[in-house]
Amino acid sequence: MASVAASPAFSLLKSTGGAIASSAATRARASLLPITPSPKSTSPRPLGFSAVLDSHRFSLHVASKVHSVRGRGSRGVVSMAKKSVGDLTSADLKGKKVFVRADLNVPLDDNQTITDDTRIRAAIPTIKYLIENGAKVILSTHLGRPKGVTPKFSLAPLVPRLSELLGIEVKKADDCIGPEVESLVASLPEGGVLLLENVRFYKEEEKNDPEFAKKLASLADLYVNDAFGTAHRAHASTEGVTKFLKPSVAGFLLQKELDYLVGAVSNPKRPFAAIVGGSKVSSKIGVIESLLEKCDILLLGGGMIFTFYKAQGLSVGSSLVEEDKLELATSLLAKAKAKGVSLLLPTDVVVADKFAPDANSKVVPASGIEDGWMGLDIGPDSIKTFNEALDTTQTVIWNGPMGVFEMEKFAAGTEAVANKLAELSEKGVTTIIGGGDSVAAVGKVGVAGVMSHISTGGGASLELLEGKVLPGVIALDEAITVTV
Ligand SMILES: Nc1ncnc2c1ncn2[C@@H]1O[C@H](COP(=O)(O)OP(=O)(O)O)[C@@H](O)[C@H]1O
Ligand SMILES: O=C(OP(=O)(O)O)[C@H](O)COP(=O)(O)O
Repeated sequence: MASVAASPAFSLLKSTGGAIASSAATRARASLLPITPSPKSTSPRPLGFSAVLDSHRFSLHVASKVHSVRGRGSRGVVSMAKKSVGDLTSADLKGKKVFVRADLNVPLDDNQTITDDTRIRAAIPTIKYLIENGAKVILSTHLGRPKGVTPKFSLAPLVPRLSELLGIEVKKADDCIGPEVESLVASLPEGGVLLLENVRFYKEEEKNDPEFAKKLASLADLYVNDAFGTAHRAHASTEGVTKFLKPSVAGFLLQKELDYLVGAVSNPKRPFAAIVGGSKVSSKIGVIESLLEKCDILLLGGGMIFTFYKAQGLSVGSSLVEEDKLELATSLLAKAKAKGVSLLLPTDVVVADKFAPDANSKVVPASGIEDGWMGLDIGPDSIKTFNEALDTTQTVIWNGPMGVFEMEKFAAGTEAVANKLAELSEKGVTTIIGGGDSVAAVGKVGVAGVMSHISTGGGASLELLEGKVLPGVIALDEAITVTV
């Protein structure tokens, strides 16, 4: 294992810039997302000022350019917390029309059957809380990337599953604004749910058109954003509506995502390891740079490692390499060393003679990749060393597969990481799966249920891990601002 530095780091938190790496494709997601919304106090409270002070329910965390350094003591910063739906009591909610923006962008097959309902299940706690407190829920989401009204992107296939999970009959509107929607809202009973049609059927949604946002907002009395997967988009239903609806608060899912992806990562139980994989270093620069500020151990896998190998003078055959990122790779290695982060690159790899499931393959040391061969997975020695490093940790975050896990021959490294994290999670280690293909891998291995947190947002989680501000979060009402 090429250990750039052996001693753990204890770095200050600070914001990082970095490239955007938003994987836009809707991916298959793990089928067993653990949903554990924080239990809510039912005692009446003034809105807002509760969250930071009474617990860590929603204590820290907006992905702002500055994060809290609570407990780290070296730098005074501002900690912003957002109001949570849990701060709203039945006195606030009973009979009120609540516009809930969820991310129900689930994959559908050719028969319009939902193939993974993770995002629907993830939205349930917030909706249930609202209906149990007598609110009238106006539920909004996008599905896919339609250009105008497109029947195959209608939300009709979502209604039966939503109804089943909520235990009530969910009504659906054929539009998301206009007189017909208004009359359906008017007839909505307390505890009822009306699903608006795909909000992206209007181009004004993605343009964050203020008039369109105003029309959406006019349907309701207050706003809950629970659409973590879309929180990195400044759209009318995620950002624009907050200008017209007060209060505008975070739902339980959004809160949980922030608690883990910002809270647990910014203030981790140590040692804290980050595992970063995926195809290209260019898509993960921001994440690597940001995590280097926070973690003690950084494990790298996936296609990106070959750029690091080449930067160190190794032959990489026909492996994926980004020639224009060689200097960057060198500087990331130097940065890890300077910060005392133990950066581990795989010492052996599985190479193939073509990019195909039936390719010939063999295991070679990192220094032994011949011309005509490409590295498609990490090798068994690397798995062993990664496992030993992970055994020392208390917090682990994982983003990106270790190899081409979609092909069975090159899935062992990714599956080994998934299994190791499951084992650690069961021993009490905090395990966070940061969205995207790693979520699909965890689902494939069947260990999603034991992880501490599995993000429902690919692009959103990456942006958050890079330290970027999510427009859908920043627009929400603040609970309190603390200068430490
Ligand atoms: N050695 C490799 N060579 C080529 N592609 C790889 C390699 N290792 C992993 N990949 C591919 O990387 C893709 C995931 O990359 P990326 O989108 O960056 O990760 P994520 O979706 O987790 O953010 C997967 O489709 C996987 O097949
Ligand atoms: O699936 C989504 O993002 P993801 O694929 O990055 O997880 C979200 O629903 C956002 O969709 P978008 O990338 O079309 O804005």
